[in-house]
Amino acid sequence: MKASTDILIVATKNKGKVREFQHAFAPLGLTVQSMFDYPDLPDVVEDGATFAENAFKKAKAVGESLGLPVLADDSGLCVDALNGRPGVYSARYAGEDADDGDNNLKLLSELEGLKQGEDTGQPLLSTARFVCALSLYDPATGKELTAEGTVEGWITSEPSGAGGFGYDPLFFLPGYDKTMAELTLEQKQQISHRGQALRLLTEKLAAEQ
Ligand SMILES: O=P(O)(O)OP(=O)(O)OP(=O)(O)OC[C@H]1O[C@@H](n2cnc3c(O)ncnc32)[C@H](O)[C@@H]1O
Ligand SMILES: [Mg+2]
Repeated sequence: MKASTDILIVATKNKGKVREFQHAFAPLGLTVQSMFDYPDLPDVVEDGATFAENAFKKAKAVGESLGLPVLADDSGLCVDALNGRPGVYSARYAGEDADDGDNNLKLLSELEGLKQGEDTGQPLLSTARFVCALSLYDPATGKELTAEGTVEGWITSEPSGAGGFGYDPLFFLPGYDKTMAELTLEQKQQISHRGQALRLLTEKLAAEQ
């Protein structure tokens, strides 16, 4: 399976993801298009039980609509103190129209609740991981390639950093002494769930050639 020669279509409406995919694929000479370039396509209902199911749903629906190979990303944050929530509900954690700020506030309020009113004075609230599932679907062959990546960290009660998107300001990486939002695009790609999934997918694609 081969993506089209110089354009890669990614089935996402998330500007933060688009930025990261553009950064990752530019060195390969690929221009990334997203759902902002195809505004008339219907939304895909993300009702799968897993990140991989949702990624496949997005890639297949958009790939079949366009008749071209499509990459999709379904990702989210799994917090141990919340038994893995928000997980596949990460984008709509604080409600259907929630933005990143709403979701971050909701996360902090849920973790505050778990402290049962007792302030421990600890800025790190729970271990957590970001998960990213990628699906590359080719409607011409019906073949799918998948890859998943994860990165471990802690939720901090002190948001920091203006980079990245989503929950990045609350995701602290002890090894770097920084939140994900304090990393450059380059550094985030080296360690993130998305960067890892992308490297795995690229290896799988190369093995198919
Ligand atoms: O479905 P698309 O259109 O791709 O865009 P989305 O924002 O709805 O994306 P998801 O359904 O995959 O939901 C993932 C949510 O998890 C969060 N998330 C995913 N990757 C992240 C990252 O690298 N850094 C911070 N938060 C991330 C972010 O808030 C997203 O809204
Ligand atoms: Mg989504």
